[in-house]
Amino acid sequence: MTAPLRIALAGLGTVGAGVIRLLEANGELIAARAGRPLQVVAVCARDRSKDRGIDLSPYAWEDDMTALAARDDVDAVVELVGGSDGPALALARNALNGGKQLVTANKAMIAHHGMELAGIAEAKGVALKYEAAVAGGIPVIKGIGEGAAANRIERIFGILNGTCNYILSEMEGSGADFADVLKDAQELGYAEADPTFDVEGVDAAHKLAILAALSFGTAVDFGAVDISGITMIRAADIAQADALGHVIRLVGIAEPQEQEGERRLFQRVAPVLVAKDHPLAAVDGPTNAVVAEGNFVGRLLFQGAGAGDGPTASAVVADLIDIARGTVSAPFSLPVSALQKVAPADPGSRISRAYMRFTVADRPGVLAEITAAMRDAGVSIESMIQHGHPEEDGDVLVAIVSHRGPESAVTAALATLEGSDSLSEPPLVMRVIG
Ligand SMILES: NC(=O)C1=CN([C@@H]2O[C@H](COP(=O)(O)OP(=O)(O)OC[C@H]3O[C@@H](n4cnc5c(N)ncnc54)[C@H](O)[C@@H]3O)[C@@H](O)[C@H]2O)C=CC1
Ligand SMILES: N[C@@H](CC=O)C(=O)O
Ligand code: NA
Repeated sequence: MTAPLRIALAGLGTVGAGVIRLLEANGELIAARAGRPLQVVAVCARDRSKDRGIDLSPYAWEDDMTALAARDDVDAVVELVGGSDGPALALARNALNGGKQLVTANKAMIAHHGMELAGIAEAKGVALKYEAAVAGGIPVIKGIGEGAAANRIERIFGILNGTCNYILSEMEGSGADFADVLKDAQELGYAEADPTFDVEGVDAAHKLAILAALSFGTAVDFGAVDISGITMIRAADIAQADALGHVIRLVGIAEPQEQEGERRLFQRVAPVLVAKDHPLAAVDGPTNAVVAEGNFVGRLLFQGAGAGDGPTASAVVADLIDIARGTVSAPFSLPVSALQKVAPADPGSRISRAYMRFTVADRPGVLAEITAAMRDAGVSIESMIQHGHPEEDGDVLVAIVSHRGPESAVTAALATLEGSDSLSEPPLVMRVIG
């Protein structure tokens, strides 16, 4: 057997500790498959004395990540620290500039700086691998970047955040409270260090922007993702969706569109109503699912654990195995200079049904005001239900589902109602799919 792949590991939290446990448990099998052992040489984290339930004595300890990246007994650096900038980015730049291979689970960093880091990797002739960053343990980067590499990918969509999916499916199953379920997701190791990234849709948007670049050969454009999270969703919306034969899921979607004679890119993360017979409706708990539509392969569905120590470690180590085997391709499938910069698509002409929930004062004329706004904007109402608001006396919830129509019409209707003193809070709008 040839020389080991020597690894420096930064970050020993949920994922970092998972990687050590996985390498210890499956080391022989991995060495056989990789053609050589994967050997952790040195580690770095904030607190040396913390009990992580793993034996760190075989590994050198570095207090400083710059020193970790500079070690000359290391071939590959694994970044499991997190954060788009700061120490994680410095480590990544140092490692790649120093000619080390880099594996990361950090979607925030890849979404913000992936192009720069891919450029350095390309210039230095080393790998930048990030399978764990998108949909945790699901081999979706490999699936799209390698398995479907012969196809033109026409659309990708799916459930990309385990924390949100766990919260929504728990709220739906047990009627549990949002804050309580979020706390459980944090304790289970699914949530980001700052869980607002999860619940506000930012984490899913990081992943979507990466998937879009890989799928469509476009430059990563996180800033162009239209993002809404799940913080406005109430038990009443979940009950309403159920009555309509749907569940609520946070879904990311990206697809190129021809607009005004040029190729543009639509990217959105938002909660949507998913029909109960749609494959995404059955995706529960921290599970993720990604659908990719290729022009020859057809529809591919990747599904599995999107968060948690074991699944995420599985993806990190798979990347290390690729590096050990020497089978490494361009981080975004194409050379960085070939990734196209495209403008964001205007979503106005997209056709869908829409669920709209209004919290309104319980007084005469309010419903007439809302339906007039719909009529004037050309939004055709399919159903309308009014029921008492369980939390705030005096207000009622009005849920409207529109017939299929352009988004621009719904946007115009809601713009008319903006600032109306009949509305106690801004309306919640969700597209209906399936
Ligand atoms: N937890 C999960 O299910 C998944 C996490 N990820 C990503 O993996 C990365 C790590 O996530 P977790 O393990 O959950 O985070 P964590 O918060 O559990 O662990 C972070 C580790 O980095 C260390 N660290 C932080 N700042 C440091 C600094 N300045 N110097 C030295 N060490 C420092 C901490 O001491 C800790 O050991 C993040 O980028 C996250 O987005 C990706 C997929 C799934
Ligand atoms: N916080 C993320 C972790 C994996 O990427 C999630 O909940 O999906
Ligand atoms: Na993955």
